[in-house]
Amino acid sequence: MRILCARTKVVPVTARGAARSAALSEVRLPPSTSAPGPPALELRGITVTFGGITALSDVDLAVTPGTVHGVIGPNGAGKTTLFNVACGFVVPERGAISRRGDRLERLHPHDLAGLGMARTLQGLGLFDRVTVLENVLVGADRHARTGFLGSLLGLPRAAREERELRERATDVLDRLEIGAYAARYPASLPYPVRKRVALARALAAEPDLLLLDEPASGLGAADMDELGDLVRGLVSDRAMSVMLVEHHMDLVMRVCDEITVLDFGRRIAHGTPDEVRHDPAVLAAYLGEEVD
Ligand SMILES: Nc1ncnc2c1ncn2[C@@H]1O[C@H](COP(=O)(O)OP(=O)(O)OP(=O)(O)O)[C@@H](O)[C@H]1O
Repeated sequence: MRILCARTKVVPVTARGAARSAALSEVRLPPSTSAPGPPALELRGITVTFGGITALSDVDLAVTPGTVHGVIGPNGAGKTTLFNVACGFVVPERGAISRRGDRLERLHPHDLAGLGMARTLQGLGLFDRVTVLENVLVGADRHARTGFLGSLLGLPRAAREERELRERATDVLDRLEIGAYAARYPASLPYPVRKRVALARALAAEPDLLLLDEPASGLGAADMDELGDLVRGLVSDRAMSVMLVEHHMDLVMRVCDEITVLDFGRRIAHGTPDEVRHDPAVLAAYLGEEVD
């Protein structure tokens, strides 16, 4: 877990200082600056049913700012449903969603960008008839303020914004080492590159909370390792928070600071990778499967 550095003033201890200690003990200290603050995303008491099936039952999850929070569980445990609640695709019957301490009464998928959130989905959702760069521009354009009419009329601000968006999209592609594919069409590219394009599109919106659904699916071991480094880099270099739903246990154990484990729609464990790995309830849920 990333600990923010507290700017603590160090006061040397002297005899006089010791004599003052009683009085000082009554002085209220400001709250520690090392506290991570309210969760980047908090899901509390989330319950979802589909017909007669309870997909989630009273599930809690809090993404600590500047950390990667993994969600794992056997097939049918409720991971995708929880992810869809976090994205606003599924409205829970009961429970509360908060972002940085602010309760969101109703979360719609189109609210995500405005809330500083972005997601990638299992299906990549790329537009095949436009280039990689244009796909990424779709993610970047939440910052554009001129609007459709301004672009249509060719207003100078629209041209400037367009240029800035292209620069940002190109920058993200370069950062993910896929700049060489900017002018290509997604369908012509290998799957791991398309996965990066989908990630680039999410990052182009400059979110501080990234929701990733099965980012490693379909990737080989080398690509998965690179993905792990990339996710850790986002958190450590850019102070981003990540919620990661993933089947690949080795990736989850390597990149996550905290893990929530679901089984049959319930949260059966939560903790660090080491805690979760040795949790008897988790071992029982994964009976017959490798946990690490
Ligand atoms: N739209 C739906 N309609 C009916 N039942 C659903 C729907 N979506 C999910 N379910 C059911 O809810 C439960 C949780 O499903 P969910 O897809 O969230 O689990 P999961 O952990 O993501 O599973 P997997 O690892 O297999 O993708 C399952 O019993 C599933 O059959």
